[in-house]
Amino acid sequence: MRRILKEIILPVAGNINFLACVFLGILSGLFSFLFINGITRIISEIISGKYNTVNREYVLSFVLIVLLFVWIRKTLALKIIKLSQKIFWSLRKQVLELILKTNYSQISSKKSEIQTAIITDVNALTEASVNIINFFTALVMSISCLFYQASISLFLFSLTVCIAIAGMAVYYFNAKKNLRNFETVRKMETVFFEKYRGIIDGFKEINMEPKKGSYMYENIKSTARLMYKTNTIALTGLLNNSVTGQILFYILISSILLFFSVSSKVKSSDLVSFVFTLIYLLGSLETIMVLFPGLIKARVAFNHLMELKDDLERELISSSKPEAMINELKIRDFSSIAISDLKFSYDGVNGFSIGPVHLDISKGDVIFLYGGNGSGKTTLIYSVIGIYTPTVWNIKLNGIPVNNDTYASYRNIFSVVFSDFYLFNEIIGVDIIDYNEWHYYLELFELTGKVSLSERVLSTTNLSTGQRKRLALIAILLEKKPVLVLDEWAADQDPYFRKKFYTEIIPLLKQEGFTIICITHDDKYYNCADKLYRIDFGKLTLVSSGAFA
Ligand SMILES: Nc1ncnc2c1ncn2[C@@H]1O[C@H](COP(=O)(O)OP(=O)(O)OP(=O)(O)O)[C@@H](O)[C@H]1O
Repeated sequence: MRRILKEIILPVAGNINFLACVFLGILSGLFSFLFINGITRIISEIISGKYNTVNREYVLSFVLIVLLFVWIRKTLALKIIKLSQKIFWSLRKQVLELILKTNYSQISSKKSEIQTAIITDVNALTEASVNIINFFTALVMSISCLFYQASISLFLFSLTVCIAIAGMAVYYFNAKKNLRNFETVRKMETVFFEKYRGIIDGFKEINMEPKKGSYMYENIKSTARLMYKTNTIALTGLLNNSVTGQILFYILISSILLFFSVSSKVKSSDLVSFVFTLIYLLGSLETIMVLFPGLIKARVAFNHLMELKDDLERELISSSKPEAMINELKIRDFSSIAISDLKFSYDGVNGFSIGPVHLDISKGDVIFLYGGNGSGKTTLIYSVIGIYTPTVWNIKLNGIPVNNDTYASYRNIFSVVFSDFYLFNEIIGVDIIDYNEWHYYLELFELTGKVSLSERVLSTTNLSTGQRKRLALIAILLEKKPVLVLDEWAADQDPYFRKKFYTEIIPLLKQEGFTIICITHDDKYYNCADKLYRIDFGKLTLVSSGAFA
């Protein structure tokens, strides 16, 4: 809990604000106690026959206590709402900021883990942060009740403390087992999200073949069943503890009334006050026990969130200020990239690897890369443009070596349409959109009348796959980055447009100063490249050079 307080609550709430919440929580507990104390006192006076006329002092005290109590609760509730919202969004923002800074391989292998963190862990931690304050309120109430009981009868007080310690011991010894169960449930939550994503992402396939849907459903049901079982065991464990505590207290209350009222020397009015306070004490202890599962879950969530943060942070791309020369590199300033001895391997004993790769890219080059399925084209391109961090690399941009600090900004010189591209519904990444250029490209890619731009928002992205790819290419052309990378871009184009792409559009883009790297299987157009490369089993070979030159 200390780490949750130190690393999550205090940085968001601020020390003073959090202390104010705790202080109000303590005051709230004290005022609840004062109210109960007032009631028990009057009951004792009624029993002993001392309360015969309306006591103005008592009435005023009650009004004051109730008014102050309402004010404190309201102020505290408002503060808690604000605090919980702050914590909730701050945690989500922290995860998102990390996602944006980390690398692709981390994200692609952790999609479900991140989704669980953003939904389940953030909720558990937000709930717990609020409950910590409620916990203090209940704790203060319990301590005040115990003090009051001590003032009535030390013997009965000691008996109560013994019972409370026994109850807490049962809780403590079972906490570890429950924690393990909650940890298992949390891990299965990630599996659940993975399967859930399978249903959403593969919905078209499921729609076509209901058997696939039934299989996925049964699969997800078995995970859900296991989660249900483990969660039920964990919660039942906690409930059993709570019931044990309750039973112990009921035994205590009954014993006081049935046995100690006869044997002890406590006055009957004090005995009533004691039992009455005991009932409230039981209420506060129950509140603490109800908060307990949430606090245990928060611990599990915290550990997972910290693990995820550590994992993502380990792979953080340098966030140091990019060197200006590289960061602001315009098309006209770009002259070359020289890559030598670049190697990359996927994790695992027999992980596929590429390299050592030697590749020279000069301004205006049109480079085509081909190779069989699984030969390593995408892996090579991802390593060259910095989506994957190569294991070994020696890259010079405009003759200047790229180092760890400039690596992130080195990636800035590339614009990419991936084979599994995502089309944003706005033109983003371009500070000022040149509308003349937009219309020119719209005409060139034969999309005039199909899509328009208002502010920077596209009128539609509901186009055919080939048209969507054309739009994705227009969007990156507007970015005006020196090197365009197109992964099987023409694969979804009809023969007419494919021809136009290779024989008209590429030369036009070359003239505009772009350097172009295409992964392609269109052997009919291999002659349109300045440099043609083949890749086999991760090894790159220059096949020919000089077509456009
Ligand atoms: N994320 C990954 N983790 C581990 N291995 C991978 C991963 N992605 C690809 N591979 C392996 O790397 C090899 C090369 O894959 P890559 O995607 O680079 O091939 P490709 O030439 O682009 O194939 P295609 O033409 O089918 O797109 C494959 O044999 C595959 O097994």
